[in-house]
Amino acid sequence: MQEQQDQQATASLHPRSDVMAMIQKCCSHLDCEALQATIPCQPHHICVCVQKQPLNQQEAELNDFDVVTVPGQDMVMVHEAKQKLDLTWHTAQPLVETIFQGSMATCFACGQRGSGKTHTIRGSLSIKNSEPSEGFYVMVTEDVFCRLQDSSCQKLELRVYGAFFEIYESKVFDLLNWKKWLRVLEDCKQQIQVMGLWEEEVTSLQDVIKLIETGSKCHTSGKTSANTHSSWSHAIFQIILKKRGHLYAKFSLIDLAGNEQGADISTADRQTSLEGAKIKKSLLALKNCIRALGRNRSHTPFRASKLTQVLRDSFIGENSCTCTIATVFPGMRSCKHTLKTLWYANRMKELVVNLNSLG
Ligand SMILES: Nc1ncnc2c1ncn2[C@@H]1O[C@H](COP(=O)(O)OP(=O)(O)OP(=O)(O)O)[C@@H](O)[C@H]1O
Repeated sequence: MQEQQDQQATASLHPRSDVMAMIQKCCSHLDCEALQATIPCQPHHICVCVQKQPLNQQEAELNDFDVVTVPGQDMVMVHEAKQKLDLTWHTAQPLVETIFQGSMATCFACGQRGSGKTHTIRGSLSIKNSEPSEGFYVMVTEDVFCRLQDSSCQKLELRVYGAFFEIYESKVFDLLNWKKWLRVLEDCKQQIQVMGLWEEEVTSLQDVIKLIETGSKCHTSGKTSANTHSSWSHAIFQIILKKRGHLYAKFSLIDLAGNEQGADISTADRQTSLEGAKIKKSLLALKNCIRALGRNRSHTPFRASKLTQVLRDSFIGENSCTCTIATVFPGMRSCKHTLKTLWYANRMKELVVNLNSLG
């Protein structure tokens, strides 16, 4: 007992006391059996042993500490400290708050094809699965319904709707209505209208999950010449708040098309190159609109692509907020595209730094 207290006191003074405390906690749950020279060894053709020495003086002077535990004769544990990054929770949550103040919130996942955009935004949800791994769809929806319980929100008498559509080859298709092709028009008040977009009222997380499952199936159906349709289109899920039938606020969650599409012109056929060029154009337009929003510019170049056109209301209004999640592969083969994704994300981030420096 005294020894444990001494260890805890030493750990609290140590620069990596957090890691030491985790190791101690882990070891306290282990069923350790003291090693004894008398325990007989099993005879084997090949025998490999591990020898662990105590921390030496030099290691102790460098404030190092013991990360190797031997719980028993046949096991060696090495406790490696890793940084856990939970970007999803911390990045999406503040945006939810803004929609209850009547603002538009938009969250994008961008990156190379297969780098985890859908995994991040959608997670692995299933209504049969009682604990779906949480992507943004689930987290944002949970937060919205939780916030709606507050008395301040109840007074607003808001109703929640879901819409799900994709943009493929500069055309809008309704994912909740059999991929119906929808026209995008600008009315006399310069409001952009996606004509006939299906908006379904939802009252629970399960309702939203059902919508997303329906829309996702529709999104991944259909193929282009070389790639699945979904990789080449932007998927947009919207949680819409309405007050007495009128739009109050919107949260758009966007799974962008892969940003490397059509990059290798030498191997792409004409159709692939054209599709790739359209995606490139829309991603460029998106970056320019977000930068204009961050700089409070009066002019936002939203007409430059269908993507930015349908998201026009996300780029106007003082309190509009956007959040971009860049997804990357760790492998060397993807280095070029990883750098491209990070450069793209950084170009958006730069404007925040500039604004702060203007103070
Ligand atoms: N962080 C992660 N942990 C575990 N698996 C992951 C992770 N990110 C991605 N994956 C897996 O990698 C595969 C590709 O991911 P995903 O479909 O999300 O990529 P994507 O960027 O949306 O691709 P596309 O551009 O083709 O739509 C999936 O099987 C997914 O489950």
